Amino acid sequence: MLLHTPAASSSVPVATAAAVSSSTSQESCHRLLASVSSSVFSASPSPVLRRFLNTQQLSLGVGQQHLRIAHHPVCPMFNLIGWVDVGSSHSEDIRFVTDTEDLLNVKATAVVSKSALISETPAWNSLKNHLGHINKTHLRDLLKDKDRCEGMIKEYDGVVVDFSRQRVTHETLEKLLALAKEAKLKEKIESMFNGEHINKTEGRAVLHVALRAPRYEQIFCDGKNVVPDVWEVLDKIKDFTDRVRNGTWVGVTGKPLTDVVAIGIGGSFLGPLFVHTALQTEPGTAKSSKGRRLRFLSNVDPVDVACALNGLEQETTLVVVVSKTFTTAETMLNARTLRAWITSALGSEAVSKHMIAVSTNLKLVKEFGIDPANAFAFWDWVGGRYSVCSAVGAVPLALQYGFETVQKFLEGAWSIDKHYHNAPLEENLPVLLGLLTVWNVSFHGCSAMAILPYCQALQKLAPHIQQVSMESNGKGVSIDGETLPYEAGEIDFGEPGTNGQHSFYQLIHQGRVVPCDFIGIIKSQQSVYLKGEIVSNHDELMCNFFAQADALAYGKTREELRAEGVPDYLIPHKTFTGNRPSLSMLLPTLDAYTTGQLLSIYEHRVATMGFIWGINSFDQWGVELGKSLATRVRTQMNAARTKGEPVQGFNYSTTTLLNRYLKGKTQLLYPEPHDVFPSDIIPGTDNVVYEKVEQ
Ligand SMILES: O=P(O)(O)OC[C@H]1O[C@](O)(CO)[C@@H](O)[C@@H]1O
Repeated sequence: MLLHTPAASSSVPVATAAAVSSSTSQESCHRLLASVSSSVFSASPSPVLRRFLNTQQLSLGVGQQHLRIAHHPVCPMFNLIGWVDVGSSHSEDIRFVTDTEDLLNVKATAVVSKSALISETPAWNSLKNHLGHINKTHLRDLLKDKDRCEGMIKEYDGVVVDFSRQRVTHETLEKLLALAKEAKLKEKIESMFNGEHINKTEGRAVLHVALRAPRYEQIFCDGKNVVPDVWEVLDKIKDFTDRVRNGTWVGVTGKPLTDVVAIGIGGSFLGPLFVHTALQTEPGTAKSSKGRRLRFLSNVDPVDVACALNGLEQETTLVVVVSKTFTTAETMLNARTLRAWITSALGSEAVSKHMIAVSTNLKLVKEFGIDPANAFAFWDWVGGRYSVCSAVGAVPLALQYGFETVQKFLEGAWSIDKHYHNAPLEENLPVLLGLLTVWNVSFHGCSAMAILPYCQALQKLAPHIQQVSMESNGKGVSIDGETLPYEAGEIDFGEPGTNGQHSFYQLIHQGRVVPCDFIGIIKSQQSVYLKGEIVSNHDELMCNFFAQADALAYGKTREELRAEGVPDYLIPHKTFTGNRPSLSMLLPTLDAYTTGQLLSIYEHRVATMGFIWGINSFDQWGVELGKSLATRVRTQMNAARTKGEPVQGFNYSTTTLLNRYLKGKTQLLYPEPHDVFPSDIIPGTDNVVYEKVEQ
């Protein structure tokens, strides 16, 4: 192995190549990098250089996934290079590029050949070959095998998961577990819990699990235990929300703040809405929220503003602006709108009492006019869609239900976090669910998954999981940037049973194959039994929960229909192939704790799928594209109105529609301003003189 120091004067690669065979052990890689690092940086690097190395290296070229920058004993001197994780890669060429003009330009690049895509591994191929065998089976027969079914009903901390209606045998499960091993699933889970920067494109750790860790736990991110920071914010939330709830914190006119409008979109909205909807009908939490109202304002559509404010008074309303970045266009416009709504009635001094914020960007919170003392922080290692357990959810939920409820919710999530971290893969609920989904999507070609809670209070589960799953795993490239040769991600949708049954279930029974998650609750939040009925109302609901899964699995054969006396002409229409996969999940009840469990199960299932597919589940570049295009339209709209500039730079279709829209606006007659808006704030809705805005 040849190594050069960075003292050479050339700005081209000066250094060296070290060939490492695919069989190289991690240990020898450690040795390799230890010698690399100590040879290259024989003197202690300056703090600036160290910071540079700790941050910038992550964003270097292809194969970077193998260079872990971590506080690792291999290089205690510099704390800069962890180890090359050889995995299934083939060879490495460790090369140092230097520009002596400026030490900051030193780049240590590990040019590592790309790791094999998971689809190129023996475990994947073995599953592919196995598919032919599974395609010859039918769930009708598989469900006859009691041993098989027994091994496919798993329980952890009161949550029962039955996946015997998946198109799998014990052999399939073994092969899926071998795939998990090949994908280094266990190691990836460990990296997540260790605070490594597994969100590589953004150079961030993924540590939403730290949000629900008990006070005594230690979870490190960049060498720092983050749990005390989490609890500092939680303590602040408890203190603030207790004061609002007990009337110590009042509005400017001295009235208690009984109503809350939480402004936010995407992850700053869907998670809190899901939890709020799950808890509002639970007797304990319903009691603790008596006399209080929690509304969400997400859409920038003014109709949503009208709905959120309907029946509220400024004097008794607290507005929580929730935005990780504090730059999201929709949220900030809604925040400005509600600031105007508050100040128009109460004066500008009311903002400090009636508006608070949740964000990672406290600078912008202050610039907006909200006192940073009334802001609740979180951190860049919390992804937006994984943020419901941070102040994003904790603040509005604690205001509505009290802090104890939030704590129960966090405890439930943590229970599953521990299980995900520690349980063997074959017993690990989120891992099993993730593997089964990979099986359905990538091998059976299913493109959608239905989330079907037999519980009205879980009506917002599917919209939340839709974001968690589709924003996380809706990717077409591997973490190395390689186009995936297999399908990843799926369309998630859902609706509580039995409403869904009377809507889209027809397609699931006889049309496309859509794997279903049936979620049932043993004890209803609101039991009703009518004398004379053979079952309670909740039983009636749950009868459907049990029946639907079997209907999908068994179907109905021609022979069965004939035996039932169905006329011949109807038989093709009433024949059901069956053999449609589903899984059933049973929770003891739906309260703050089990809601936390459910959340964590889905979050980790999604992470598992991403880890197997070899994608980065924690960035969302697609969403960013839409945002930048909307900015262009906004600029043009303003210029067209205020300077009479023609709409330009768009295709024929967009230009035509945009012109039609602008023309239509000027021709429309508006009625009197809506009741909800004071006329001096939003006069005549759209019928205003627009100001020039430079962007
Ligand atoms: O919390 P913010 O910064 O306002 O972002 C809201 C949402 O926007 C997104 O970036 C895209 O929808 C989500 O990931 C995020 O949850």
